Amino acid sequence: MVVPSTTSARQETATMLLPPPCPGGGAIPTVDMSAPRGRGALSRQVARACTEQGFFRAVNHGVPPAGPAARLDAATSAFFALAAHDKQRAGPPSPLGYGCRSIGFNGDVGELEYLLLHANPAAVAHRASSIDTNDPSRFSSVVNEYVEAVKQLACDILDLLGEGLGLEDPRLFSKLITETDSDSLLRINHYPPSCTVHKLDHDDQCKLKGVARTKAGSGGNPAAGGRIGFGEHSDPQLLSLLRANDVDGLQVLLPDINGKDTWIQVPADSSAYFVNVGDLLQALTNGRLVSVRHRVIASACRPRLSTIYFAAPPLHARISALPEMVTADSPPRYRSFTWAEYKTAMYSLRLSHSRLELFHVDDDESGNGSKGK
Ligand SMILES: C=C1C[C@]23C[C@@]1(O)CC[C@H]2[C@@]12CC[C@H](O)[C@@](C)(C(=O)O1)[C@H]2[C@@H]3C(=O)O
Ligand SMILES: O=C(O)CCC(=O)C(=O)O
Ligand SMILES: [Fe+2]
Repeated sequence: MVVPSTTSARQETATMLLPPPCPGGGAIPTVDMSAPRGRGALSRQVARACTEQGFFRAVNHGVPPAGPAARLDAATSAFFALAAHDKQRAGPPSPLGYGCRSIGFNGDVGELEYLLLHANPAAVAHRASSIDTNDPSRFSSVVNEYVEAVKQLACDILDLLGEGLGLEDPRLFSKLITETDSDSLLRINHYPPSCTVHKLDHDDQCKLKGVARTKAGSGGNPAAGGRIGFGEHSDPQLLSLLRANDVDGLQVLLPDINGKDTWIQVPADSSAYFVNVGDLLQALTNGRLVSVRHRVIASACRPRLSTIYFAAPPLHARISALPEMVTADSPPRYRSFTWAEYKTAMYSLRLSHSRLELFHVDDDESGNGSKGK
């Protein structure tokens, strides 16, 4: 799994502090997956990053940039370059398929278009016929090849996490995503450039007039005046692996040195994977890991292309705090639920909703009111 590093010298440090992009900005850990200090140190580093930030940058991860990743980027870029009516054949999103601006079913919008695919080969083959009408089987094989590579990386990371947390069965997390009926997704987001001339093209492409902007003057926030590409949210699944081109835009909400939550800009790194803890890992670890809130501000003059693999269990998988995460001082925080139940709740809610709170044992009766709506 280890390939020669194509990254810059600064990435070779095990943990790196990014220059603060805004006053009080925090730190994004970088994890060198080639384990220069051995597997034990690597597993502790992964567990620490997932516990403290719920987010890290994985470098030397073993997914070669020139292979499946480059082929997927070429295939999806070709799709996004099609005329609007050709792309609409793969939409509207159900939630799977092609979507433009509209996210989910509850009124969320962003300055993007996307493809959302179920990551299993049969589902990919079914969708491919409306995405690449000339050569659907080529599109399917490009997606499947990428999914295999990124799924292997997700399993490696989940196993390291299981080891770093000292789980009785360190492979428990990865087993959830290798089940044949796992519900993992692949999402490809395309954010058009924000320069006026391109922006007009995009309005025409989407045939929609809604505009998503942040309010100006939002307290020195780096989003001030920027366009919301993808609004604030946590990912609902176990773990998300994001790879993007060299265009900035991703931001994560992390505590600064005074403990105050601050939006941190994540500098683009097309050779890295950005790894997010999702809601299900937060629930399984009884809140020891925290699903990180993140968003995309799309204000670059070049298009941003990002591909995210959402590692999920099968629909019937039951999610309850692992016994080793429950102690007298730390009783179960969330009631047990299946992934299917969680998905039903999530699709009835807005993107920014703190949906795991609905399953909080103390909130069982009342829900979480208007929190996050
Ligand atoms: C508004 C929504 C879109 C979303 C489903 C939801 O109701 C709330 C969660 C959203 C999210 C965020 C992460 C992923 O991009 C996604 C595919 C997911 O699993 O949850 C999206 C959903 C979506 O776009 O369908
Ligand atoms: O497109 C990106 O860079 C991130 C999008 C995202 O967070 C998501 O699709 O869940
Ligand atoms: Fe996300």
